[in-house]
Amino acid sequence: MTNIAKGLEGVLFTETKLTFINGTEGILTHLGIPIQEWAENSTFEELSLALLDGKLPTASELAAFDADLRANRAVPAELLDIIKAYPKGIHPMQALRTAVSHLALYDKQAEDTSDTARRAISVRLIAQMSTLIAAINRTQQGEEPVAPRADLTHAGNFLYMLKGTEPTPEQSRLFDIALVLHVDHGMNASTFTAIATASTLSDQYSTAVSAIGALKGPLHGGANEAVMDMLDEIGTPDRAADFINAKLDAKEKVMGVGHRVYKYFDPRSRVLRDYAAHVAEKEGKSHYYQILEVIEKTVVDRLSSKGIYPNVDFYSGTVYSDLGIQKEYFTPIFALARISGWCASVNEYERDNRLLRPDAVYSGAEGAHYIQIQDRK
Ligand SMILES: CC(=O)SCCNC(=O)CCNC(=O)[C@H](O)C(C)(C)COP(=O)(O)OP(=O)(O)OC[C@H]1O[C@@H](n2cnc3c(N)ncnc32)[C@H](O)[C@@H]1OP(=O)(O)O
Ligand SMILES: O=C([O-])CC(=O)C(=O)O
Repeated sequence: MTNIAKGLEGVLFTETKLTFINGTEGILTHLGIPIQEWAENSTFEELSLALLDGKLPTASELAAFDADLRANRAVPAELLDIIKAYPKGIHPMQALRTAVSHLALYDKQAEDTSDTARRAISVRLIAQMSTLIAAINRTQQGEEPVAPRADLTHAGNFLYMLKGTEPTPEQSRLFDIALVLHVDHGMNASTFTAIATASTLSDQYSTAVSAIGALKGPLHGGANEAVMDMLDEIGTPDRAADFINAKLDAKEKVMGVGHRVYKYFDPRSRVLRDYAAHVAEKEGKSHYYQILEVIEKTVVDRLSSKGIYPNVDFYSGTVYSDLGIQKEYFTPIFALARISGWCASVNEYERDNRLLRPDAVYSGAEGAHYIQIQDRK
């Protein structure tokens, strides 16, 4: 009997120098450096460049990359008008997928798949994704988009464009750490999708659009919003244990827990939990955090024997929510960070490209013949 790797579990299809995950011990490194060290010391800009170049940047390389991002933040005014005309009430991930596709139409290099063009487009995609998301957020609420500012960090500028007011340094740094934690994660579904698209020698915008579509689903990036829906449904911490136990008894999945690779705590969820706890304590907004604490305990008690623990999507939403961001924007924010990982992984794969084309075991009919429609039962 042929073995089928359902969900491609454990299938090795390429080599990478970017990200390493040890799922049994809950270890994640980028360029060999633990995620906790990136979160503590680095920035979204630095980790993005480090992954694009495959090495820690020097101060001047980072300054040049940062300047390049800042200079590329604005998107064409015509595109903002198109975004304004999107129907109201749509999911922002739909809008983002469409807006990134629109963005390609204004990029003269969009069809150029050379290494140099891919790199230049990566910078523009990383810089402009945040402008698009903020513009979608504002226009969906009937407000004017806020133009980007070149004197703010990537994280600070996004919060500024979202709210129209400058965030505090602490808010910017907290958001920056959340971005760092989401930049890359090996061959997750959206990165794999981006690579599959790129492997046909399609263009960089098509890889980003495909990846956004893959990230959107609730089994992947969409889980952060689904966690918040669950918290809203639970309402108060005293209802959490019964709610989760009933869900598990009914064999339903709890959002924000479980992972294909981690069979222990996702290290990113530990960093986010500590920040969520800090913010909850400091600002007295402990409501969501308290519910999550009960869910985590209930899930770990019941499912740790199966290797099910909180993943990155479990606590991220409380952090965003404490920053005043609506839950529909949690997954777009994931894309805002992951665009760097998509670009870096695609560019790495493209240096030694081979068309991705797996196979399936055929289990359908054999020796059949066409039956005229009027003769079918
Ligand atoms: C950024 C990210 O993408 S992180 C992941 C975000 N996704 C979520 O949080 C959604 C909830 N989690 C899940 O659906 C899963 O854990 C996945 C899809 C992430 C990974 O799961 P897979 O490796 O495909 O495992 P699969 O879905 O086959 O589940 C294996 C077993 O664990 C159980 N299980 C897995 N996740 C969960 C969960 N969240 N809640 C309850 N049980 C779960 C399954 O019911 C199954 O049990 P069984 O063997 O008794 O039938
Ligand atoms: O690796 C995965 O399958 C999902 C994940 O945690 C991520 O993409 O960050």
